[in-house]
Amino acid sequence: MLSIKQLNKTYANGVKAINNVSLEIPNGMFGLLGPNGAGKSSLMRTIATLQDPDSGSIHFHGLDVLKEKEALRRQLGYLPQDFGVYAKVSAEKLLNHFAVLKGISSKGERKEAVEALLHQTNLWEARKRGLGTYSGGMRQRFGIAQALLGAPRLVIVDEPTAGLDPDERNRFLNLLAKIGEQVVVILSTHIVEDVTDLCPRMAMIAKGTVLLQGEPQAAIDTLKNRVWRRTVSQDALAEYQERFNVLSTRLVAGQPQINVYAESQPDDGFRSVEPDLEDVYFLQIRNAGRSAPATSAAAAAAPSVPVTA
Ligand SMILES: Nc1ncnc2c1ncn2[C@@H]1O[C@H](COP(=O)(O)OP(=O)(O)OP(=O)(O)O)[C@@H](O)[C@H]1O
Repeated sequence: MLSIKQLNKTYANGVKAINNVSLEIPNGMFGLLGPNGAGKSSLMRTIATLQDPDSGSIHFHGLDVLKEKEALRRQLGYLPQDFGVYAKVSAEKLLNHFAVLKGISSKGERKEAVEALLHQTNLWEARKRGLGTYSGGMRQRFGIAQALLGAPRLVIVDEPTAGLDPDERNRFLNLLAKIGEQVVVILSTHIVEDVTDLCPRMAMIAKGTVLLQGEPQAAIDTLKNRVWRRTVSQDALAEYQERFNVLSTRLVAGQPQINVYAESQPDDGFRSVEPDLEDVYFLQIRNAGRSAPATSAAAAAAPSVPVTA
């Protein structure tokens, strides 16, 4: 459906933000997961035809995106990372204005589309309020409403859940999930749960490079019986980090709990745990970091997870 081949982009300051990226993205939700600075926004902007790559190709349903930008834009809904609104204008008015810009010229058609989207995004009651009075979650729902104007076949949402409280995040993800299976939805995020909760397919990206792409569950399965957990004291944490391939550390009731990647039980204090996408993500990011000098023997010994098809 959306086919990206050997895409490259180096900015004038020498940063290679997109490094030979190839992705095959079918209909449905596709998660693009990576840390800050991974190149997600650069890739999203390039797909949205807002900037040109140095080389490579993008095709959408047979359309050559880089050559036929206008044609792609007519099928595109885009919610950028920083979505500014006019604080004093109401959601209803601004959405109507966006509908004009999208080319919905009939007044009746516009009214129908705007009302349907305000209902769909649960903003109907608040439609007369100035957007400056909206919460972060409401603003993001407004953002998705404008992205859905004109029934796009390709929807791109860039880090939409950052900063939302759990309720608003759920509401937003439910909304995305309902958009339908007949369109391509690319969700760019650094929040692993967004992808776990929502995406049947995904890619992980760091330093502009695709580390892994495929089905989340297939990637998780590669870590079966290889993730171990134990609680350690604050004093011992540094030593564990030195000795073992620590994927993640989280505090549980004030004590560090570590997840470690190992072929067999690292020591008696560890118990085996079911791996999840976060373990996959941390292992991938860690391995990607090893292109820089490794910080410990354990890190240097970390094997890479096979890339799923
Ligand atoms: N216009 C630009 N000029 C120069 N460097 C840029 C430009 N835009 C992004 N970069 C750099 O390119 C790299 C990738 O940035 P990008 O914003 O695409 O990543 P990201 O994964 O979206 O990260 P974030 O979540 O922090 O926005 C970063 O090192 C960033 O500093």
